[in-house]
Amino acid sequence: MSTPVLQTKNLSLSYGDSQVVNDVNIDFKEKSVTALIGPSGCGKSTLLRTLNRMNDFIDSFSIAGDVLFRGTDIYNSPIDVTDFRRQVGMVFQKPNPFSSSIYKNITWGPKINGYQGDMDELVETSLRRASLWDEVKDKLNSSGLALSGGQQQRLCIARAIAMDPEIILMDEPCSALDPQSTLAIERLITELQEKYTIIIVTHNMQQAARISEYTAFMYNGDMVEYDDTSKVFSTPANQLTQDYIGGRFG
Ligand SMILES: Nc1ncnc2c1ncn2[C@@H]1O[C@H](COP(=O)(O)OP(=O)(O)OP(=O)(O)O)[C@@H](O)[C@H]1O
Repeated sequence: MSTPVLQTKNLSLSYGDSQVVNDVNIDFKEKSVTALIGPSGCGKSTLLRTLNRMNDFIDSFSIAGDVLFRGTDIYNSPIDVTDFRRQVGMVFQKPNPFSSSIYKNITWGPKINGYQGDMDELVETSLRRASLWDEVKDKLNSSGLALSGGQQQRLCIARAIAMDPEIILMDEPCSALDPQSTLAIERLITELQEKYTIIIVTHNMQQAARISEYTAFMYNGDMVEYDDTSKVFSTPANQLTQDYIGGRFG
């Protein structure tokens, strides 16, 4: 396994008195795709959102243990949270472009961050990396909301890429998309891992098997199994994993 870019150490997460993630230790490997799978409510999204401090916005949320980004504890050391979030981008379940032009969707974040480079170039590179350039290059001033669902999701990925992140977190990015758009996003994710570390929550086990190098199976807040995807899907070490993958519960 290659170098971990992000690690959790004895990480437990709670909302009020209710602990929903229990003592999770996981190393996310650089430039790879890791899938988080498990039944509804097992804590996948809570874990994912903790990795870029998104849960800071929830009053009842609390954390025990550590999250290390390149060895720096992102909760217990004085980091610049805005800059950290720039390095750990996020793509959500429902495509959520801003209600402005395709061009401005890409440039808004970099502008706020004081980006000094050529904006036209940044827009083109980001849209190319998100496999969207050819479809939108002649209508960059049209609204991002006028695109199809699959294109909107690729625009959101381009928006994340424009911030030059190291890690991209994806929370069920295909669940609102048709099969063809899903395929396009899956292909894109496979391409993106050459440059980015991707952590994706998915309910779709075939998708996890198709696109990820590593898979983490969670159940009731526990990290039951974490290994190479091929191993998890062919010879899982834990009976629970086997039952879940075999469709015996879900
Ligand atoms: N903002 C919140 N406040 C209180 N409890 C929450 C909050 N968000 C999630 N929970 C609870 O935490 C537990 C884990 O939820 P989480 O969304 O992380 O699970 P999940 O595995 O991502 O589920 P799903 O696959 O259905 O999205 C659940 O019991 C859920 O009800």
